[in-house]
Amino acid sequence: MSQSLHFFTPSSLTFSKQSLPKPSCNRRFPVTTLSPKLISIKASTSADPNSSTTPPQVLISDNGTGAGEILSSTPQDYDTPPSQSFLSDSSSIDVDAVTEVELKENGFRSTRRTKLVCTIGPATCGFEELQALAVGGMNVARINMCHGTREWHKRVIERVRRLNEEKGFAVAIMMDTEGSEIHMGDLGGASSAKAEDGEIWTFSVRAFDLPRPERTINVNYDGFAEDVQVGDELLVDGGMVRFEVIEKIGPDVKCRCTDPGLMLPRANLTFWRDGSLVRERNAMLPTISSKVGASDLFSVIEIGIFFFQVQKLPFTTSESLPFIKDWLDIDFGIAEGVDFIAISFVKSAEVINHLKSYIAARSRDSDIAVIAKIESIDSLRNLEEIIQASDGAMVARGDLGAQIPLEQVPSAQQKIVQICRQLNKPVIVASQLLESMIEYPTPTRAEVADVSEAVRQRADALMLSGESAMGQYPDKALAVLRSVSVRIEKWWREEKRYEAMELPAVGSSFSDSISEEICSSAAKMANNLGVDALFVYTKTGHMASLLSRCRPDCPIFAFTSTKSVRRRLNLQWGLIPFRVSFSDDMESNLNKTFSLLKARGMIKSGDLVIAVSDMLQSIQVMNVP
Ligand SMILES: Nc1ncnc2c1ncn2[C@@H]1O[C@H](COP(=O)(O)OP(=O)(O)O)[C@@H](O)[C@H]1O
Ligand SMILES: C=C(OP(=O)(O)O)C(=O)O
Ligand SMILES: [K+]
Ligand SMILES: [Mg+2]
Repeated sequence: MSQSLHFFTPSSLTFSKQSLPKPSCNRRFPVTTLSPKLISIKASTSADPNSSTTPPQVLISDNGTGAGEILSSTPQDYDTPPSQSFLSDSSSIDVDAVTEVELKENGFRSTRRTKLVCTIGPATCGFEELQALAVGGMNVARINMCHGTREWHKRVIERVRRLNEEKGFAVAIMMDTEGSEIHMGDLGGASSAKAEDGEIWTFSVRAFDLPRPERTINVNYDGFAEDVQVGDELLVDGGMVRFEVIEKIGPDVKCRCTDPGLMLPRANLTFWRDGSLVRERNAMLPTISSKVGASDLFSVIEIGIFFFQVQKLPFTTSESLPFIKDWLDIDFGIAEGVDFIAISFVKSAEVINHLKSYIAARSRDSDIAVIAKIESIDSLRNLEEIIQASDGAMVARGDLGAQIPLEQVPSAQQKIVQICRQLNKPVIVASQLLESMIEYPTPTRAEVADVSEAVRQRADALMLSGESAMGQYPDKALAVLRSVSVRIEKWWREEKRYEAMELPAVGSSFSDSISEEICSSAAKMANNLGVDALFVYTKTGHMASLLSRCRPDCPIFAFTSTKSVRRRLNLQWGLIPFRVSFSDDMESNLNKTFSLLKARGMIKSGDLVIAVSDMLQSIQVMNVP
């Protein structure tokens, strides 16, 4: 079968040099005046592309940016049940409601390219709070299985689903596993424990009866008392609180506090000797943790049988051992149909490969993406193979900063972001981006600089942790990420400050090579011609990710026919994912999307577009008719 690269402008869609619009910001529509609170304006609910273009209702919000902006619009009232337009019929198009208004009001160039992930916790688990985050630009909701029960997380997932169904959002769900490194117990229900300078605390592997004895901390790792030595430094949460080990008495380790502070439940523990992280038996801890309750026994046996029969794995203590608490959480994630599973403390590609085959065997359409969290010193040694095996990576700076000297974290971040882009995997920069906003309504200047640097590195996504999970200002923190992202992206685009990155070939077949060449040429043409948007028609999302990888100046409208692919694309830089049914006939796809988008006011005649597709490998340049 021959594959050819088509460059054609259909006669109906030809353009002359003069008809090319000059790229400029905010040139398409006037910016609407803002209201400080959420209001909805009623209008026609028709999504019929041929109906007269009644303006759809809008949800207007000043969400703390000061500048204010229209944030969301759907063809339905936010307070009414879902209208026909959100049902996936062949004559409709699903688009992120927030993006729709952004496009309408501020034009293509103003859309945010950097994606935003919010950790959901007690501060944001309610439907209203989740909706506020979605309106504020949350692309992915992360649930952290370190905290809360499966029932708690299930309710969050249900609410996000309901939000998507009823309000037209496409928020994806990322489940983050607990992982197996050493950490403290849950403090018997207390929200924190304060250690003062010079106090003697006991860290013990014994389980205590409640109430927890004073100045006692339970440790989750049985080998802890044997591994530490008198004189070692014990760091809680990467150094937020420090202790010196002064005595070992059986399972109890007595420590003197040298740096006082607040210890949070399940805080991570590391110990250091002569200035180096101690890698004793804890280095052998499986990546996937093994804490499990008696009620889970049946599932445990089932998981064991899977790995014994399908993987033919011996039951050893190597990190391939698939036990147990994390696997039960993974089963939960698969059953709930989450979009991403993030694996904590990945040490090698092996565990990622096992998880991927486990998912493939257990979930029917196997479209859960696996994200490797780079947070252990071992993962830095195997970076390329881990990222290659994964569907994406997270720079988990919280724990990473406890495993390598803090001053090495920025260069590690830069390297991880770069490798991910080269290997065409989305990358999330996580932890402490706006840490002070857990307590305060404005970030520090240093935090803004840190966020800017991640945006400048062109990471796919930024993540909030405590700021959105349990902070006092989750919406404001999200607004800061949003406004800093948009501002820095614009600045770098206008000043062309970014260095072009060498992008090696990633595919293995000739057809893959064609797709890569098409995407890099299309992105280059888009920049040179100053087009308004790139359109990509993609079944699996691969072609969209290849375009995203090129980080073009204009936004990328990614059209896909399944909701799950659309949600997954929501993590990737610059992609505006739409769900629409399409055929193999590009001309009819283009005509259909043009009329649907025109009817919704998201494009207009004369807009210049470059379209590519993974059905027919071609590049088409055209003005919207
Ligand atoms: N599901 C939850 N239930 C209760 N508290 C949570 C939950 N998720 C997150 N948190 C709180 O938010 C903080 C920050 O979240 P995160 O960074 O994900 O976890 P960690 O601090 O354990 O790395 C946690 O330390 C915890 O106090
Ligand atoms: C994101 C991280 O992981 P977690 O919050 O699960 O510890 C981190 O360590 O930075
Ligand atoms: K975790
Ligand atoms: Mg971590």
